[in-house]
Amino acid sequence: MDHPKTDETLSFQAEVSRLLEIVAHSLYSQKEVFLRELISNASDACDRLRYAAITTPELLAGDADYRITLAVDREARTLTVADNGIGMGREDLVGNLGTIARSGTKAFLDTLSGDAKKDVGLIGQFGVGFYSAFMVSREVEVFSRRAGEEQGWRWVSDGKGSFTVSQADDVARGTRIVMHLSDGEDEFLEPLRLRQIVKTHSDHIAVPIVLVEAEGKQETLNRASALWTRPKAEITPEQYKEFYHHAAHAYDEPWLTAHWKAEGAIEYTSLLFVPTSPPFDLWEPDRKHRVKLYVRRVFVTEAADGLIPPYLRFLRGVIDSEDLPLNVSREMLQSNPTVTKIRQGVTKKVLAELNRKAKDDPAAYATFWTAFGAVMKEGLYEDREQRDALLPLMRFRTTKGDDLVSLEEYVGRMRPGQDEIWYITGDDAAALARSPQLEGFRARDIEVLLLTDPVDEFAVPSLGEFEGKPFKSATRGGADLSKVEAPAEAPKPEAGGEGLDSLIATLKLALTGQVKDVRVSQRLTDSAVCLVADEGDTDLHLERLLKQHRRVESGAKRILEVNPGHALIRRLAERAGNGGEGLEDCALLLLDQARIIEGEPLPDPAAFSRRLSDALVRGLAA
Ligand SMILES: Nc1ncnc2c1ncn2[C@@H]1O[C@H](COP(=O)(O)OP(=O)(O)OP(=O)(O)O)[C@@H](O)[C@H]1O
Repeated sequence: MDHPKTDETLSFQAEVSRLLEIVAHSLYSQKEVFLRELISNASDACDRLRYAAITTPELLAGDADYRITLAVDREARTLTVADNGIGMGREDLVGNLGTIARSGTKAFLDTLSGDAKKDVGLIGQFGVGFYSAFMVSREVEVFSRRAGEEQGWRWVSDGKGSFTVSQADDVARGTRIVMHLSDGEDEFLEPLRLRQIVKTHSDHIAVPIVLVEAEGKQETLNRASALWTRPKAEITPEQYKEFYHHAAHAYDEPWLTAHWKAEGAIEYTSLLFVPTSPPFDLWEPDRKHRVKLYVRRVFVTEAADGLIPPYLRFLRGVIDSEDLPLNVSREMLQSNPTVTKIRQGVTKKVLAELNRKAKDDPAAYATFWTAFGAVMKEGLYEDREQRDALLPLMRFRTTKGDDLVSLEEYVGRMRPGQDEIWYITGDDAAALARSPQLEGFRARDIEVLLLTDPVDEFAVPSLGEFEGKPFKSATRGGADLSKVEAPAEAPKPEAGGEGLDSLIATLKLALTGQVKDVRVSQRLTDSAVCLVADEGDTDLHLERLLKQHRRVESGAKRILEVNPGHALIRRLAERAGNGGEGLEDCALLLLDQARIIEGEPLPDPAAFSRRLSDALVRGLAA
C-alpha cells in the first residue's frame, strides 16, 4: 500500500523535459528499441549487485538467481520489465530518473536542430536510455527496492514535466517498470513481437530474459550466456553490433571488432570495438577509456585505471580476466601486475589489428585515422615501448595531394639528395600548404608533412627519426635544400645581386633587438620575406599555441629570411649598395609583412600603417 503522506511531486530537470517532449512526439520508426534500453539497464543492475555481493553477500538475501522478466497484461494494456538487480532507493530514483547523467544523452540534446523531423531521427543514433519508455507509454511506473534496504518506492510520471515519488510496500528487490502503453502501441503486448525484439536486440545479454505469459508459462528468450564466452563462429555480426551498443552506450556501427582469448601465463578474453564515430567524451581532460572489466564473468568496473592506455581510449567493449581476484578493489587495479600484463597484451593485439586493417583496406583506415589519429599520436611520446608498432600506423596530410600518407610512403618518394622528413605545423592544412616557407620545397618538389593536430607539436619532434631520416621543421633556420636535386624545370635560385651584403647588414642594423638574424633565404621563391625559428628555438606555431595558453609570455626572437630573387629585395639591394638612404622604414615594413604572412600580431599596427602609406605616397609620386 502506498503512503500518501510521503508523496512528493518533483519537476524534471529542464533538459529531461525537453528530451521527453521529443521522445513523446517521436514517430521514430524503431520504437522497439525502448525494450533494448530497459533490458540493458536491468542487466547492468544485475551486474552491479553481483559485484557488490562479493563483499556483502547479505545483499542477496538468498536470491542469487539473476533474471529479467517481461510480463504483459492485455486488459490493463501494460508491459512490465522487471529485474532482481541492485534496485534504487528514493534518492537514486530522483537522481537517476529525473536528471540526465549520460554524456551521450547530453550530446543528443546539444545536437538538436529544432526541426522535429530531423531531431527524432537522431534518437536512433544516440539512444536515450530509460526515457525511451515514453516513446510507447502514456504513463510509466517504476517500483524499486535497493538491495539491502527494507523500504520500496514507487516513481510515476506521464512524462510531462514532473514525476511523483512515494513509499511503496511489498516491492521485490530490484526494479519493476510498468509501462501503460499509449494508444496504437498494442504490438508490444504480443509475445511473438516481444520474442522477436529480444532476439534481435538483446540476445547477447548474459542474464536470462524470461517472458512470463498469462497462464504462468515461462519462456527464456535469449541465450543467456556472456557473448564474449561464446565461440566466434557462433556469433553473428548483428549480435556483435548489438553487444557493442549495450556495452558502449553508442549507436553507430563498430568500425572494428576484435574478439580473442589470450591463454598462457595470463588468461583473459577480450571483445573490443573501435567505434566509427568519435565518442562524445574523447576529448575530456580525464582521458578515460570505457572498456568494462569483468573477472570470471562478474562485472567489476568500467574505465579501470591502467587497463587501456589513454591513447587507445576510444576502445569500447569488455575484458574478462581469469586471473584477477574477484575482490580486487577498484583502487588497487592500476598497480596490479596482472592488469599491467593485460594492458600490454591488449595494446599489442589492437595495434596489430589496426595494422592489418591499414594494409587490407587503406580507404577504411583513412576514416579511422581521421576520427582517432590525433588520439593515437599521443602514444608516440607516452608509450615508447610501442613506438615501432605505432609509427607504421601514422598517417599525414602532405603538400602532395589530399590522400593521407604513411611515413613509409613518404620516405619511399623522397627526392634524390633529400635526407630529412620535412614538416610544418599550424592550424589549417590548406593555409599551411601556402606558407612562404614552403616555396623552396615546392620548387624542388620536396614533400612536406602538414601537421594540424595540436598534439603534433609534441609528438613529432619526440620521434627523432624514421628509418634513419630525421624529422625537421620547415619553419626553422638551417633548412639546407641545396643538396636536394631540383627538377629540371625548377627556377634556379637567384644569386644575390650587387649590394645584397650591404642590404643584409643594413637590415640587421635597423632591426636590432627585433630579430635574431637576417639571412638570405634558400626556401623562398615567390615571397619577398619570411620568418623562421632558429635551430634550437621553439617553432613558430608552437610558440603561438603556448602564448594562447599563457604558457610563455614573450617568445624567442626570429630570423628574417629575404628572397634575393624578389624584385623588391633586388631594388633594396641596389639602394643599399648606393649608400642606403631611408632603408630603415623599409626594414620595418619587411619585418611586419613577414609577421602578417605568419599570422602573428603586429606590435605596432599604427606605425605599420603610417609607414605603408608613406611608402605608397612615395611610390605614386615617383
Ligand atoms: N533497472 C534499473 N535498476 C537499477 N538502476 C537503474 C535501472 N534503470 C536505470 N537505472 C539507473 O538510472 C540511471 C539512468 O538510466 P538511463 O537509462 O537514463 O541511463 P544509462 O543507460 O544507465 O546510462 P549510463 O549507464 O551511461 O549512466 C542508470 O545509470 C541507473 O543508475
